[in-house]
Amino acid sequence: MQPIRLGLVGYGKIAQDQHVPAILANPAFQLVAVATQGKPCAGVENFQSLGELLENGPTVDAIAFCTPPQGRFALVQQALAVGKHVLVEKPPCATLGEAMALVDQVAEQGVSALFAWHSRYAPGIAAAREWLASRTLQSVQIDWKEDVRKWHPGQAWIWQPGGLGVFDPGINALSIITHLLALPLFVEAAELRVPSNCQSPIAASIKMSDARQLDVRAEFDFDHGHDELWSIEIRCTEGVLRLDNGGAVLSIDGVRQSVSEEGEYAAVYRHFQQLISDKASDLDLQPLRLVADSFFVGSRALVEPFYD
Ligand SMILES: NC(=O)C1=CN([C@@H]2O[C@H](COP(=O)(O)OP(=O)(O)OC[C@H]3O[C@@H](n4cnc5c(N)ncnc54)[C@H](O)[C@@H]3O)[C@@H](O)[C@H]2O)C=CC1
Ligand SMILES: O=C1O[C@@H]([C@H](O)CO)[C@H](O)[C@H]1O
Repeated sequence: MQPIRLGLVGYGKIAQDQHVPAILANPAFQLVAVATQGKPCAGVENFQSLGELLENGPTVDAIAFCTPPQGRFALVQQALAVGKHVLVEKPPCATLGEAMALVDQVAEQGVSALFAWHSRYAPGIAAAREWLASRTLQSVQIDWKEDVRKWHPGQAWIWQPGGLGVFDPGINALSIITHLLALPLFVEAAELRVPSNCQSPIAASIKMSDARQLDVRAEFDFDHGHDELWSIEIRCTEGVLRLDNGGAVLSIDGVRQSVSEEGEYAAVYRHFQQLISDKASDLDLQPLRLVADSFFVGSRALVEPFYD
């Protein structure tokens, strides 16, 4: 079986930390070219732009996009237009409209595409989803707090329009909860705390619900310090389910459960490989819709300026 010849656009932090190691560890893929505006990727041909890669580079079957959300829409469109399968980092685009247009273009092109909500592949998520399927949910508390200086050092884009600010990590929690719950969530209220020198929030409080009036609260914080808090607690009639460490740890009524040993990005690329094999796609817009709705209904509070 020939490996899937893979291009990658945007060789930045997550590409270096997660994507390239996961690609190199999966024999179904062969990384053959990178297009990036920063430091080059060793061991493959490097190009300054996707256009140059497509025009002058080695043949690729699929392309992974690890650029910032702003501008990513045009890049993915360019790849789809020439029939490439695409894996798109979260959030898929800077706007909901762009992401919806990509869904339509994927269908028109008949290629495989994945909006890679990486937190859905955390080790504890599948077991959590199975346990919850037969339970009666009462309330959900989400606490998603980390240090932007650790996870996005020097990344100005995250504070600019389309960069989402604290929703860039917060959307990971939303991707988990929308994967765990049976019914769609609605944003009832939100407070976005925006530094006076930024265009996107550094913290947010969100109140959500579903058609059965489930009480879902989320607290996001991007200035939390180095000991991350990435937890979701779901209270049910039958007991309490808790996900910690971004979904890597699952506890039920305080008892830690056995979970998958596969890492998030190994599972992401295994899923992408299966989609290509099945001539299928996985393009969920729900997490991005909740972010958009939080921006629609959210009150704004200006807070002290942020300096990296
Ligand atoms: N930083 C993190 O811990 C994580 C980030 N992500 C997501 O991955 C995406 C990228 O984030 P980071 O890697 O942190 O950002 P980054 O700023 O470190 O990397 C972005 C890369 O894209 C390149 N780039 C920008 N525009 C380009 C273009 N038109 N053509 C080619 N290359 C271009 C830049 O040169 C840079 O190397 C974001 O959507 C983020 O939400 C996902 C998981 C974790
Ligand atoms: O997707 C993302 O994950 C976090 C962090 O890398 C792990 O939670 C990062 O802030 C965000 O871009």
